[in-house]
Amino acid sequence: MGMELPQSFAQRMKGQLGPDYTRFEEALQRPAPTSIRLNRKKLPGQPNMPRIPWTETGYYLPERPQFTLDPRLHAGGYYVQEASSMFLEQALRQHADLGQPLHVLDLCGAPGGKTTHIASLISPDSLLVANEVIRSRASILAENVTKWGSGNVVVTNNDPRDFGRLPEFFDVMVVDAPCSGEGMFRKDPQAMNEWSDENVNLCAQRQQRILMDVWEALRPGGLLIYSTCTWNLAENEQNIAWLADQENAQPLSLTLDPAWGVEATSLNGVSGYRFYPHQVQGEGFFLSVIRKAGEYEDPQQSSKKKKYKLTLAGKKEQAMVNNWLVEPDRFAWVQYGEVISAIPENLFEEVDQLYQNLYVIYAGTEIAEAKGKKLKPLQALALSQYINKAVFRTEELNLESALRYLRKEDIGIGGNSNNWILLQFGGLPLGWAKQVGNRLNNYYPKEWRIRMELPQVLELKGWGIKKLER
Ligand SMILES: C[S@@+](CC[C@H](N)C(=O)[O-])C[C@H]1O[C@@H](n2cnc3c(N)ncnc32)[C@H](O)[C@@H]1O
Repeated sequence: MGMELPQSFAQRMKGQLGPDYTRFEEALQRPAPTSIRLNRKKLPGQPNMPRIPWTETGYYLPERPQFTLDPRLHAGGYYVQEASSMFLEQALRQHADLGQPLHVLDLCGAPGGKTTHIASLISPDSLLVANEVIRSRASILAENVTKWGSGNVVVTNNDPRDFGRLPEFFDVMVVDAPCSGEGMFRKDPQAMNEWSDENVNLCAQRQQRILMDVWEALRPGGLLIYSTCTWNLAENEQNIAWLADQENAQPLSLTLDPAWGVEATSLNGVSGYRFYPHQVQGEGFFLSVIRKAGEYEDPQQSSKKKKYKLTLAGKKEQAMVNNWLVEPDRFAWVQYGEVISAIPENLFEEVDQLYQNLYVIYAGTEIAEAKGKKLKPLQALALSQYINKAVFRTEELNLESALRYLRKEDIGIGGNSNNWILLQFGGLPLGWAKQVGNRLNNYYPKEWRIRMELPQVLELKGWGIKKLER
């Protein structure tokens, strides 16, 4: 039996879609497609899967595998993401100068689908601030950012209004707002149970507040990309038309390939892009782009000597970890307590400013813990796109050993040394182990470990890895 849609939602959608409504309702009864977005820095090959047409790195899978049992996911090789939301790429490619060093804010970031996507599109000397207001969700965001391994992302845990402390700081802002979730009904029945006309209005008001709270932090001429996973007008083009009118912002439109099936809408000159399940292979989604009025002028540099919150690591410590990343000269090596991190050198001032004004929970790449003369390599280094593998002993694991390692079990790999070992699966680093005599200590982060039991038959579907029996 199919799902029973809330009556007033069905009524409104009939009005919105006209004769297409029947096809829409039928599509909602079908299973949602499964899709992933590849991390090209980690998995550069061409997979044999149909590509999602509005993004260069997204693919449809023929069925939903047990993702938890794929070490490549834990290694940050790809991200499981609904296809429509990858349309964000078009807004960035068509309206942002991606070759330039940009300051980008992803305001409602967790769990990190759009954050990791943006990180793959901007240049390495750009800065991405990935924020999430709910603490527990901010930790998941930091985990996914660490796995992606870009090194130029700062994860913050702030209320949108805190960004008022950074006037005109960002060139681009993505607000993927919390919404009534109409587009998620078929994937998440809970979204349908919580839906009501009243909740739509509350969401619309909250979205307006969020937009006003962060608007100050966008520089004149900067881009605001707004998205939701809902279809009603109140939470979508009405909000953006209201903002554009109030702030005299310029609405922008996107060029679409008609074959994509994306529906372009317009309200008071504001363009919106809607994704319906009967027209695209994806979930419900809406996106709109506006440009803040005015010309940007570089702020005058103050002649006063600056006081920094970040401290550089000592020369000795820097010398010890310097060759752990490729292109070490691109980074500033900072130390907080025992942890040494690498931050892109050109972003040092900006990252310091973020530390002064926001609650930063992760920045750059955590490289090592320094205890006296001893150095312990950290998980983020293993997953960094810039790790210099040549200076570490690496061991390739089979599927079963990789999954046991990710469960934080003891695994044997033979040999007898006293060294850090970088464990890999399919050439992708998973994390560290240390061999002490013939014992192997598993350093995989406890909070990240796989909790599910391993099934009798382990199998990796699709893209070229064979079935393995154990
Ligand atoms: C649609 S989800 C973001 C999904 C994410 N951008 C992605 O692509 O993976 C919206 C996020 O907004 C957060 N949120 C909830 N209330 C908020 C508020 N008042 N201000 C800002 N963010 C809020 C939620 O915790 C949630 O993580």
